[in-house]
Amino acid sequence: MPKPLVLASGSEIRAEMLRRAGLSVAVMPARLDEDSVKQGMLAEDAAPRDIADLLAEMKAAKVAGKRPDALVLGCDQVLDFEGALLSKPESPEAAVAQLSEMSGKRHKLLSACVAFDDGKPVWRHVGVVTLSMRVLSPDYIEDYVARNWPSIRHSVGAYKLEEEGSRLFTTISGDYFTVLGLPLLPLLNWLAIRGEIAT
Ligand SMILES: Nc1nc2c(ncn2[C@@H]2O[C@H](COP(=O)(O)OP(=O)(O)OP(=O)(O)O)[C@@H](O)[C@H]2O)c(=O)[nH]1
Repeated sequence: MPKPLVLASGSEIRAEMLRRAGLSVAVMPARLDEDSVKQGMLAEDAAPRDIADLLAEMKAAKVAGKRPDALVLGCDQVLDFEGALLSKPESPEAAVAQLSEMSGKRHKLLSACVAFDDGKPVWRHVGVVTLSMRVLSPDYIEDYVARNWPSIRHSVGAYKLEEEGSRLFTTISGDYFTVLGLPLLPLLNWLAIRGEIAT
């Protein structure tokens, strides 16, 4: 009998990706002080992949305690730009500065997902995508952010690929869903192998 699925994330697009795949999922965001965990791991020179993985596991663990009956998914996405870990810009000005820095260069998005069952981690995956941003004019960056801030403020890269953000890139090497924040295909593969979803 398939177990109920709980997404321990406040990310609307993550829930939407799962629901559009036909999965019934309950949302229970994990309240976590992500910044202090990130700072602590950066102080120990942790790799971006390990930071995303740990945060995803912590979020899943936090909610798994409340839903021992369910499969609980914790997620986290980090942006690796030339070795630096960038976070969600806190203001339109910060978004303009971040996009100006990334213009004409490549960066990576790492989307981690960890699944808990019976109170312990049973599956994990970190999807990695490399995005090549075109050279953007300062005027366009200002205009892009001014028009899209209410939406892009929730994205680690200050863009949404499924919206006007697609215009920022020349190439993307990796999986579309991973850019949006979830390694959806590896997750669906695992759920199918476990018999949690029909195939
Ligand atoms: N819609 C959309 N969201 C994006 C895109 N790129 C990154 N994101 C979002 O950027 C956010 C990255 O921050 P996280 O800390 O992983 O997640 P969160 O939104 O804070 O939610 P929690 O899982 O509750 O921490 C996620 O919500 C991603 O879905 C994109 O191209 N489109």
